Amino acid sequence: MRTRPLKVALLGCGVVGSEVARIMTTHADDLAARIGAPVELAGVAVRRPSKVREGIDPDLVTTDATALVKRGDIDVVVEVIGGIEPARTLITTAFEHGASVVSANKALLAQDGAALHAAAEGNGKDLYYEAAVAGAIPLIRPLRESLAGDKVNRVLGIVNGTTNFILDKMDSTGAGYQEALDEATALGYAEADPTADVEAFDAAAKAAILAGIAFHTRVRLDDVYREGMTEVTAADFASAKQMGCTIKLLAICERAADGGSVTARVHPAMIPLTHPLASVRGAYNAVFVESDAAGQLMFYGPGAGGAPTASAVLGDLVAVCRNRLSGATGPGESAYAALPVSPMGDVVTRYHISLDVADKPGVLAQVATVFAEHDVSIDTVRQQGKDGEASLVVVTHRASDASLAGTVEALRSLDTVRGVASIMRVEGE
Ligand SMILES: NC(=O)c1ccc[n+]([C@@H]2O[C@H](COP(=O)([O-])OP(=O)(O)OC[C@H]3O[C@@H](n4cnc5c(N)ncnc54)[C@H](O)[C@@H]3O)[C@@H](O)[C@H]2O)c1
Ligand SMILES: N[C@@H](CCO)C(=O)O
Ligand code: NA
Repeated sequence: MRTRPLKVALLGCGVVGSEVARIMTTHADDLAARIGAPVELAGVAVRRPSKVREGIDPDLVTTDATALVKRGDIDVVVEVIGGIEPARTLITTAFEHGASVVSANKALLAQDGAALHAAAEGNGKDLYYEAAVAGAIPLIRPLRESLAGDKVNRVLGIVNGTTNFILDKMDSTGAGYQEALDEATALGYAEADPTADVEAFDAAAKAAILAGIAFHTRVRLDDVYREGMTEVTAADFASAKQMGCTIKLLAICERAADGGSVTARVHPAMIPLTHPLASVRGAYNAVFVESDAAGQLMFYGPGAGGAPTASAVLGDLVAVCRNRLSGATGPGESAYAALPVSPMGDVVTRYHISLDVADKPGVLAQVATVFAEHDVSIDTVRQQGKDGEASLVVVTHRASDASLAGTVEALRSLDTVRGVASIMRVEGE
């Protein structure tokens, strides 16, 4: 074993960073044996230096992250600050000064992944980010390496722990949205600004990263259709139950049937209680990958939290350190397929639409006609009367999102339709 240690700079010492530091210390001997050289925490960049950080030598702590990444003797920079800046500049500066980088920053990778990969490759360094998608679950590496000889057609799953925790609580205990979000935040699952979780920016960033790797195509955050989960109500859960379903926030990345384009989307969806994703509880994540030769694979595990996320960071750290010792780098960006990303209107799926209508003769026929005119075929209709008004729940067969949007617009203009209470896609059947 080499005796000279590999030097690691830790940027950020919050929920994830503090666990990375802890595991580096407690597992130091095993890590050294697995890598073939000791790894040494050479500096920890923080925002609040006065905070007591158990197990971290105060002499290592600095508020000058830029000086730390410019030192020149750092082998690996671990970026767990989050956000776009200063993380982006610190990562590119790290590459320029000879370090490889491990990051958990999905927001940054979804926005600037191509430029960061180019900076890594231009400097002959590694950029690893297993922790950025689905926390502890090995997903990036299986897609990038294990499935490199296969053709992935679909990636579908739950990739945000906070929103799964909230939806699960709302469904199973009837907890209110805010109460459940506060608990997820206290447990260290939520982003610094939890809007990123509940409005699905976080899941969209993960979908962009997954689609990019799965389809060997650049997919950015802006290419991903996004709907958050703040509008999901107890009534939606009740309606889902009547259909034998529950509601999950799903990320779905698909290759078109003709193979010529891809789509990526995140939104709440009803899924049957019999589907394996329906039983994913709390902050757990689960992702199905479908490919030509392998068929269907399922990845399941803790999707958020300090220690689980640190597990993925440490796995990357070991891989990058091994590469440093052997003078190699791991696989870089693979975007050769350059497939176009189609708009949401091209997506074909089923829909659950809840309408408030006048309870009088002919309304059902009127509503059915609007669906037929837009080429959206109805599977089931359920009607409940209430004081001269009625609630009509329509479930469709598969139709394009564009046709469904046209149907809803036309329904809204009917005098007998008082309102469209909710529209939810139905997946996993
Ligand atoms: N918490 C999770 O479950 C989880 C899971 C997967 C990925 N991530 C990602 O990991 C990253 C970190 O998340 P976290 O939950 O640990 O967040 P956090 O807010 O707990 O920690 C970030 C830390 O960085 C510090 N910081 C901010 N600016 C800094 C600067 N300029 N220099 C030094 N330190 C600075 C903050 O003070 C804070 O302590 C984010 O990119 C997040 O998306 C988090
Ligand atoms: N806020 C994220 C952290 C893990 O990426 C989540 O809840 O999934
Ligand atoms: Na992961």
